[in-house]
Amino acid sequence: YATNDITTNNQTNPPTVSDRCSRGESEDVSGPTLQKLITEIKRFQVVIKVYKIVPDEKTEIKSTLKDWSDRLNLNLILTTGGTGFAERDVTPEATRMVIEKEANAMMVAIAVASLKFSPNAMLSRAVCGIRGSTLIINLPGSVKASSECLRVVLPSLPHALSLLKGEVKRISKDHMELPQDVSYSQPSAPPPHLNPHPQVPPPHLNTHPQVPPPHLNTPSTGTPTPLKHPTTGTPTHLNTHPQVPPPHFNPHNTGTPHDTGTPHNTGAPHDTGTPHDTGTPPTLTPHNTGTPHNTGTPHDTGTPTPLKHPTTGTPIYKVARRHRTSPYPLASMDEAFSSILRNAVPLPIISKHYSDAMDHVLAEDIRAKSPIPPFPASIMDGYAVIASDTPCDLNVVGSSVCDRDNCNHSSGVTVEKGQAFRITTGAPLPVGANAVVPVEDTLLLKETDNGREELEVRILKLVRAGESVRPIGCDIKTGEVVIKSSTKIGPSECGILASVGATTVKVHQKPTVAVFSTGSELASPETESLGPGEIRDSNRILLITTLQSNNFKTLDFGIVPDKPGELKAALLSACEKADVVVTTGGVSMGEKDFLKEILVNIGAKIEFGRVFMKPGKPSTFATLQSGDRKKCIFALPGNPVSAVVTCNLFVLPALRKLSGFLEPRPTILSAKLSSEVRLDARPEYQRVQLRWEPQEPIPWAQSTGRQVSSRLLSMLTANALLMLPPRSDTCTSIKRGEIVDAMVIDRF
Ligand SMILES: Nc1nc2c(c(=O)[nH]1)N[C@H]1C(S)=C(S)[C@@H](COP(=O)(O)OP(=O)(O)OC[C@H]3O[C@@H](n4cnc5c(N)ncnc54)[C@H](O)[C@@H]3O)O[C@H]1N2
Ligand code: MOO
Ligand SMILES: [Mg+2]
Repeated sequence: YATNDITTNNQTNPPTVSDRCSRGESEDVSGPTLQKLITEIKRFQVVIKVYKIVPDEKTEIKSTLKDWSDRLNLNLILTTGGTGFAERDVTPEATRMVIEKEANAMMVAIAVASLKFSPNAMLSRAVCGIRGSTLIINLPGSVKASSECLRVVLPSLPHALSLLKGEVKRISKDHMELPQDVSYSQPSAPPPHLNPHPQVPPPHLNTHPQVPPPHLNTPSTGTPTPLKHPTTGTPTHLNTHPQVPPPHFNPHNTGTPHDTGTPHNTGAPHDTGTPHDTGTPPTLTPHNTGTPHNTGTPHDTGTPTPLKHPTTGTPIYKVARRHRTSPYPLASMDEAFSSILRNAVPLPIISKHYSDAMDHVLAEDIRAKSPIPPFPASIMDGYAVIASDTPCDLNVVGSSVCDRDNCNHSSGVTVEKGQAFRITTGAPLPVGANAVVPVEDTLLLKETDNGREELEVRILKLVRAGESVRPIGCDIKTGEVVIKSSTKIGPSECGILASVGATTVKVHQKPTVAVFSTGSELASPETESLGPGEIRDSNRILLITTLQSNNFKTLDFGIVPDKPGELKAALLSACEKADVVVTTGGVSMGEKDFLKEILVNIGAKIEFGRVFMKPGKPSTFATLQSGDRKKCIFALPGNPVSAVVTCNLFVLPALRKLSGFLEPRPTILSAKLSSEVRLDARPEYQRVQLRWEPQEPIPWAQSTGRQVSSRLLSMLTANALLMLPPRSDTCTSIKRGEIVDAMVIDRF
């Protein structure tokens, strides 16, 4: 008997409650069947958020129901199993302990309908009730009975759940919501990245097309802003620190290979000692029903114990018993992004020479130790005079030029009434003078015979005291904070550091990123003719160059085949050598998709294993505690576009956060659609080129063509990702000329 919970988003999650299933002695079939059934309802969108097998223990069932209602704020929890007369059947009791209101009529409806199928329906003690805004429905344990019972209540669910979600949630439902972000403190507001009114242009802020436009964080006043995060006011798909301005592109990209001393390895195995088998295994393997397939067994991999599916505990080589529903909840973009930023903690502070500190984030305030200018300096080439003399004829008695070896400023000569000093721009004002007259406002009256010196000049203009003079400290005062801590060091900052003599500065260390491609089908890009089933590895160079062009150091870990032992060794080695590990491939539902299991096996914590987005649904983010450091591991999907899009969406912000950026989010701006786009069921990131027409403040977003995640050509010329909301009953496309959010991924 399985007690199996499902919830819906309409979020649905099924904890299957069963002793035998929870011990792995029998397989839960009812849970997955119910999930399939409920997600097939046409009238409303269901997202399975959580699924769990729970033993027949009252306390455990109770705490799961409480947690899922209170913390995850699910809309519906279905349980299957534990509703009968057997001694261990306690699901109804546990349910009664958590519900605040009974849903008697639902129980009656289920009982009446089930009795038509079997008199044994009398033996069900199932309970339906409400806790907070969560509906909990007990279903029997058998696949057949639980499916029949669920079918009875299905027609009432859309209305029931919308009532429980309340009026505002009803509005968001109309626009097909994301899985509810559990972190919202005001869950009733519209989900963060959806524009519930795509036909109404959101406010745009860019009035200077030639300048990268400002972030939507600073909405124009008085305009409705439907894209904002309900609690933080942050617009769009990504929601973090809205109070700080967004980062701009790093100017430090030299386009050259990274400076770690590790040569860029575009095809050959990396130098970590992990052998790479880039030879192609056959893609079509005849079934071997006697022994396990050789990709997952301990025999060929050196792995001491066979890797197991995280929730069922089934060894991964038992392909037939793999998950048929992903055990990983579908995180919303907001949840995924928050999780990344929560886990990416700025790296330790180090000292760097200022000439080496470009693109680092300062970890101290920089103060000026002395003033700039350090002396009263002329602003013009002309004559240092006493202002009260002018206009007049003056004797030229000396000169002050910008030359430390020939500086009359401290020569002891003083300018007196009737006298002037020749002076150049920036040179120290001689003692006695208090203004400068530009040479253009003078006439020469007398010179030496050889013409080398001026003896007398006529000052044609009246000047005031202080005119054309920079007093001491007028640019920078002694003790002034010239660069604040947390500033990213760019060329101007380097210049200021140099001018105040701050040649050693405290900065956050920058993360090093290890990158490898996984896949036994992958061949080096150098391969002239591909073997059967082989393809060239495009993802590795794609990711490495994306990271490098954002000024992050990379370590190339090569191609690793879909062999658990090799994948594990590569992951461990990469985690040891780098702060962040980025892999591609092997994260979906295929029989060679081992990455998630291996991450669990090496002790990493999977923070999320799927995201409600397109492309990039199987994107996985894990953390591994390594000494006092937490390593971030991004196991990105294998489809090349999915890999690079998720690198921009997830990896780069994480790297910026690790580097100490106060604002690690990407830059988002408004753009006008050049042609109509059809919306997908998932929030989608379509590749576009933004271009500004003369006199038009908002750029046009031109699609790069067919948007499938295998077609890397869709990334060509793309400088932004359109952030499209998911399809809803009322909105299936966005028309040409309408305004949508676009995330900048390249310079214009
Ligand atoms: N039953 C399901 N199948 C798939 C699902 C799903 O939810 N259920 N998700 C699909 C989505 S969405 C994506 S994205 C892909 C992700 O797959 P994996 O991350 O497991 O990646 P692979 O299976 O290893 O490869 C997918 C695809 O990409 C090619 N690839 C992989 N690495 C590279 C590389 N370095 N260079 C070039 N091309 C690469 C690989 O050959 C495959 O064609 O899963 C869907 N399936
Ligand atoms: O999400 Mo996958 O990345 O659609 O191709
Ligand atoms: Mg796969």
